[in-house]
Amino acid sequence: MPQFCDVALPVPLDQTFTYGVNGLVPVVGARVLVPFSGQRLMGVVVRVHEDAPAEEFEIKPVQQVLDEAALLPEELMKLAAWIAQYYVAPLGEVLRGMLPLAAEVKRHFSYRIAEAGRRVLYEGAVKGSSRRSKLTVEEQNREYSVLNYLEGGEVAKMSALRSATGANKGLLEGMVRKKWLVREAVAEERDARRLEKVAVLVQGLGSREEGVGSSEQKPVGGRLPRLNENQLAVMAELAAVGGRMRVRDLRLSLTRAGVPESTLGTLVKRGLVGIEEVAEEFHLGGVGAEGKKHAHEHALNEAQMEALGTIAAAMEKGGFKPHLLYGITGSGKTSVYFAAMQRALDAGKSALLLVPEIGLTPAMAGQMVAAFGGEVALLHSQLTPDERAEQWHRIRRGEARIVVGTRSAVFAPMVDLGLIIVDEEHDSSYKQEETPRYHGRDVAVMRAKLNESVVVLGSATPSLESWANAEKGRYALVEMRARVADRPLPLVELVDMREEFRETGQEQIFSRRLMEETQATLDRGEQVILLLNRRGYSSTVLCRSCGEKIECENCAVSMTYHKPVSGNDAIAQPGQRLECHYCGSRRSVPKACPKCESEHLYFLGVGSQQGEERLQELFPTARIGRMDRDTVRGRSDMERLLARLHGGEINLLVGTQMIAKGHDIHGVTLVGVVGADFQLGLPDFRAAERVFQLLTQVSGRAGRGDLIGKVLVQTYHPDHYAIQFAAKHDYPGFVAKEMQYRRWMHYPPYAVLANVVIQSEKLEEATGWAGTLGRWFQKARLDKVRVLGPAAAPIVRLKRIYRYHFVLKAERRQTLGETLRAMLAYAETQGIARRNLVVDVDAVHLM
Ligand SMILES: Nc1ncnc2c1ncn2[C@@H]1O[C@H](COP(=O)(O)OP(=O)(O)OP(=O)(O)O)[C@@H](O)[C@H]1O
Ligand SMILES: [Zn+2]
Repeated sequence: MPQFCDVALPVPLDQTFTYGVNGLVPVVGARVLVPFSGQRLMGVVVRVHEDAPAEEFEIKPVQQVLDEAALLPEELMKLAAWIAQYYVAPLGEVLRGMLPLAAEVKRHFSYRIAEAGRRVLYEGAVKGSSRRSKLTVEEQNREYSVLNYLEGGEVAKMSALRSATGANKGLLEGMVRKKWLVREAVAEERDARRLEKVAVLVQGLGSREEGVGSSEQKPVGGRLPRLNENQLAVMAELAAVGGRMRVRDLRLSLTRAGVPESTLGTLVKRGLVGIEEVAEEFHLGGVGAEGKKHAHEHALNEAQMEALGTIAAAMEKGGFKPHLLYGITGSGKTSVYFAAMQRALDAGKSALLLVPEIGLTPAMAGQMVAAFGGEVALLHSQLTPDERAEQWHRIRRGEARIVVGTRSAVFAPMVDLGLIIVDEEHDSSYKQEETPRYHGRDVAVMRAKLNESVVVLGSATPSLESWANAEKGRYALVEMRARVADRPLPLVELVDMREEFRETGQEQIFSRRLMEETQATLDRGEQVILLLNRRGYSSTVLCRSCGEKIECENCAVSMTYHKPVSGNDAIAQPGQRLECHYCGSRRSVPKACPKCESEHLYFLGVGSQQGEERLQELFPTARIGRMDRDTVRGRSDMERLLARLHGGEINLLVGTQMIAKGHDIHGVTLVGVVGADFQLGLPDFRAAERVFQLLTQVSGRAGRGDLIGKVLVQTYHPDHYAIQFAAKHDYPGFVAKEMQYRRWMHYPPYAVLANVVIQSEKLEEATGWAGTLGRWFQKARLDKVRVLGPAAAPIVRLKRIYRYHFVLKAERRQTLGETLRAMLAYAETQGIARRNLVVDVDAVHLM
């Protein structure tokens, strides 16, 4: 009988840990609770064996086995091992991300009285005391309270039991051993349509949304009573998003701003804020777009049929087969996804669809639910741990055979997986920016490989990595080069902002050309979308006297100015703030420069909030909406905004890159792009690719209905190839040029790359360690790996942590992996803790 098991624990150490099985003998893939440096941790068993560890380690026993059978199927265990190897990440941390079941361990211990317990209770009541017990009188009394509490026979959660009786866990476990109690793991069945609480500003405060302030409890006189600073902050927060916000989101942002939780309660008591309960759900049928057909209701056109044919043939044939579906914007990729997923279901298999962010494209999930009904499970970041666990089990039991989810849904425990689709495969949100730093798209491909199934990566602007794989023949290329129903792509016109300045003599946000076209489009009763890819009012506050920028206390970045919500004098102060878009910290707007005390502060860089304000002045009759992180906090905000767009209630939408994401609004005929090219100046080898993608995607929002669209791109770099090719809708032209640059510079896809960040709260530590590793890299004389650095990271201080980095480039992945591991081993000998080293393989952002 095996004596030991190796357990992967969620700690930043690249190893597993051996425990004694203590007669419990868990299976590989089961969760166990084990002692680890004074704590109790949940881990996953990766090996069961009889090899006693060589050295004189004290082998501790497993405390508890949580699963009888393997919770993770072998396929996912293999995938985890691959991720740990490929991304140089601790296996335990990979597995933790795969198993969204932490909630179960903490919450789901419940107790029920057993027959023996009932007897004891009865005897105790008759005789007054129990026989032979090692327990103190007090403890015995506690036991009786527990039995009393449970006497009715219902199951009680441990937490409830403890607070009602004062019993601790040890006492309860003792009672289980005596068979007085039964411990159960109860998963509560929940209504899939959960109610969620929404905070509503009661008084009509002149906010942009209608329907606010309809409640009965208006404070008298219509003037706000005196409120303290915290209360004002809550009111401002609510007003800033149009007067309604999910309580969950509100709490989050208040905590970030340092406002105590009780403040909201006080405002509710005073009748200034109301709480409503609304059903949280996707509006089935794609956000109020009445009369519009669902993607699965169209008869596929020729190009779609051909694409489906290729994918379906691969599914029929069986085996691993990756595809790159390059279909231009509006070519109808969604309908192909549906049809292919239907084929998978028909063949008795399940299908997984990954999307960048469900909240930003609710129509996609809504349409999936409309098409596949109860077969669908949705996995996304807004689920609570309990809900996530519940969905996980539904999928694992084979009840949900269609799964739609964001990045981590790639680990969904699908039964008989037949097809994985990665929509918008180029989207950078597929890369996880914390350990394990995996790329959801690449993991999807690997998973399909392990499963011998079909995978489809879809995009109008495929990543260079995927394109290179298609060129090499590793992925089958499936193309859809025309829009559905012979709709033309929009005409793109560049507006040279340098010339605009020469001619008008002043720096304007919107060019004359853009204003003219916007007016004409609105006059024709059509809709306009304007991309202004920064949120807030001004992105920088600069002192004109000393040149100092106001930076975040925690991060080496300028703070963004957010203006108070207009028409709302009473709460003007808290709404006005400087905010760090990296760590979320806020401060009031200083009257004078913090450094030289000059009062000449200058607000630079136009954000979407300012854009909206200017548009309101320029087009006073336009019905303007704004879409950015400040107005869209959750899915319901997005749905509401999209519904107003579809319904024509909004005819001019300004927003950040959120507006470029897959929306299908037929009335939009003009798209304006303002300042999207500032990114070209960033120190990032993917800058051109990003600008090209953004321009192409946002242009793709124009002319999706019956009328042809037009795009105006304001730029200071009209000759840059990313802009030129985007204007011509020439993706192949762009990639050809960009590939050359990547080849010359030894960047992906012509090399594999890793970013290594050395981080510490102490500057001397960060620089010292960077030097230590730099010397090691030099001495190691790696001839197959190029090492750039050490250098200060582009953002040298982030959330109070100093950051230095190296960029490693290698021709072969194996060489890169070996070098990284050797570096980690050396770092350990130098006393550099693993948590101070971030290893980011295939880094997407080098910031
Ligand atoms: N065969 C068809 N005939 C007519 N309309 C179709 C057909 N297939 C899809 N459509 C419609 O065409 C529009 C665009 O489709 P879809 O949103 O799938 O495009 P897409 O390829 O995903 O574009 P993007 O990359 O811009 O998101 C939708 O309104 C869809 O309902
Ligand atoms: Zn910050």
